[in-house]
Amino acid sequence: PYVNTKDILEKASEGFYAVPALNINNLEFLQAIIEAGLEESAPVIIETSEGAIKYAGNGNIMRGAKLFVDMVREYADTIDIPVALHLDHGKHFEYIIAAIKAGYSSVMIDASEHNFEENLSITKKVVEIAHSVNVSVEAELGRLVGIEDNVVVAAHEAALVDPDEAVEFVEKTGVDFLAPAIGTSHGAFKFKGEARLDFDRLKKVKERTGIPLVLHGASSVPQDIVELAEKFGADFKGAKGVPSEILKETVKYGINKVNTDTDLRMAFIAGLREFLAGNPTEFDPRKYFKVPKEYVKGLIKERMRLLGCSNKA
Ligand SMILES: O=C(COP(=O)(O)O)NO
Ligand SMILES: [Ca+2]
Ligand code: NA
Ligand SMILES: [Zn+2]
Repeated sequence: PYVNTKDILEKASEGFYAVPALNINNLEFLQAIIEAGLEESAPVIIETSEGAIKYAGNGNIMRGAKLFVDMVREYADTIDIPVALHLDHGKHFEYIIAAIKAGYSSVMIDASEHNFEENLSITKKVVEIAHSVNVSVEAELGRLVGIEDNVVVAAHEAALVDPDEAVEFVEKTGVDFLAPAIGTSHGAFKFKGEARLDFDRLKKVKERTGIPLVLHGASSVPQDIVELAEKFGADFKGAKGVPSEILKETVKYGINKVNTDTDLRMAFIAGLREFLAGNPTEFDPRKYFKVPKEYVKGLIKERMRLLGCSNKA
């Protein structure tokens, strides 16, 4: 069934596990995600960025949002695992309102590049609107290092979450789940040296707010996938993600939604490159997307097990 993201995340928070939030731009990634959820009998959170909505609707925001709601709901209403659809990194009201109007389960208002007071007032406004029609809301405190939505947040500007601000922020906004910046960044090149996250801040945010927490920039960028893609012509030099054991630690300290986009893209392109190299005569997309979908599905099933949401549907 199609559910509210909040229902999935409150169960996860109570049960000390996490659920991957999986970004889609097209049908194939959705199919891989649904199959993984069914085979793991795990709850599924699907998310689309504003760019994905623009892409699906060829520039028409309402059309893009409705396309994703229709696709996801059709699948969700015909299977027995809970499925939610979330707007990732909502920054512009026309996308946030379109997502709410189209029927998204939840929306993220990402006002984290503003100062604290601004972020708080914008988030409060979105919560009032969304809650009036039973849509849950995610917000972000602190900034991710690196590329954030094609805005390079230079390292010195990156401000990790301040746990004291988090309590006031959650109380005054009524936000349902919060993304505290603890040292991750988006994309495939997260760390120059060794991967380090600020678990101390994370623990404090969880203790003081007690609400479900979200980890952005959480892809692991598995080396075997990178090597496979490079074997067939990709150039991903320097790619590095969040190591699995560190990801597991974040769940222990209170993360319940784990945003995963880059890993799906890496698995898909590795599978596609491998298949195309070995099948020069193939031109049916249902054939040449099959192996990439299997790679994406396999990675998601592993991640569901790592995060502890398998058999939690
Ligand atoms: O935070 C993410 C995805 O992060 P990755 O690039 O690490 O998959 N989406 O909001
Ligand atoms: Ca942000
Ligand atoms: Na999000
Ligand atoms: Zn993110």
